[in-house]
Amino acid sequence: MAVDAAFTSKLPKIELHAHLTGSISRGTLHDIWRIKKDAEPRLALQDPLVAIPPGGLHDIKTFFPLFSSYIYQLCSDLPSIEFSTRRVLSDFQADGVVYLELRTTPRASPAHSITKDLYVSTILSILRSHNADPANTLHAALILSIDRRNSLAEAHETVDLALKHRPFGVVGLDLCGDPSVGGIAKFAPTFQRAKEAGLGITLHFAELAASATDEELWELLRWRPGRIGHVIHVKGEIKDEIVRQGVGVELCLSCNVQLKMHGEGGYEGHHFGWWRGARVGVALSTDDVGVFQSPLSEEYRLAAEHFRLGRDDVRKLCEGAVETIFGSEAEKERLRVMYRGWDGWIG
Ligand SMILES: CNc1ncnc2c1ncn2[C@@H]1O[C@H](COP(=O)(O)O)[C@@H](O)[C@H]1O
Repeated sequence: MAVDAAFTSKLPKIELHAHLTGSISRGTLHDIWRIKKDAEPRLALQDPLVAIPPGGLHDIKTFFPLFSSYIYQLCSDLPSIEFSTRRVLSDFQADGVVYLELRTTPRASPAHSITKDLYVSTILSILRSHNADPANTLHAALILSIDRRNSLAEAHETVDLALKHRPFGVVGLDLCGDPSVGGIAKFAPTFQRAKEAGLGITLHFAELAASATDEELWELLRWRPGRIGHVIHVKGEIKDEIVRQGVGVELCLSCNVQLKMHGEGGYEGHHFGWWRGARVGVALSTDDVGVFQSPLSEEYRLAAEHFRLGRDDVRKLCEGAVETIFGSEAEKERLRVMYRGWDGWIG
């Protein structure tokens, strides 16, 4: 039976690689912009519907600056952070996502009296009230990101925040940011501390050929991540080690294709084709659905179209992803039961 859009939108889905700020839709950003523009007509920021083109972004050089030079200017005060986080949750839920590990880089906004601690607790309180509503089928948890540009002291501060807020919904730590920024080895003690404290570890891995040096990739694997993201420019012996360690992979098809991160191979040439046959959990993910505009249901549909997946292949993918989540055993069991009991496989 076909894995079409009707099927993938009803499919209960697990999203494990979604950056909060990148997941804010153009429509939501536009709503925030409208309020600010009405209050301050001289506001020099472009309308998000213009700044982020309808077909997404196609150049990695303009992609990373979009956050610091544009989106952060719209979403740095408390009402915008709260409003956009609520919208991100409801967008994922409307797309049939049942479990979400959202990630974000703690960000202080002194102009709005927001500390990193307040930023994290604000987002967590929105996630908790979402999860507490029995009408919501989506459960969300938070991963804190360390940006490759951070200093070691900033990275340690992020681990401190993750540990402090763990009882309120932080489940892991991520390494993200522009992969052309080198020098990641300095973060080893930070991730070691997080690992020893029992936080889940996920790392952006081999995103660009230039960053996928043997030195960097072996270093990242020494940190014993539970999952790695993108996993594009990886040669045989490193793939073997990933499989040997049982590291889950978070694969973002549309992001990689739109930014041509794996060259010109398009969807057919995406490394999902290799990883789906490896003995590791694979979580199809959106990365930044606000920018790339391809929701998770569409990522499943695209994978099915380009790699000829049947409904049983999709079932195996989803069930494999369950085992790689950083959430509790109770959460895993909720998802296993959901997949066993879901009757949508048969139409
Ligand atoms: C190719 N895709 C990617 N690779 C690496 N890092 C990425 C990313 N997409 C997003 N980010 C990271 O997430 C931040 C925005 O969300 P938060 O403010 O943290 O919620 C970006 O500034 C970037 O550091």
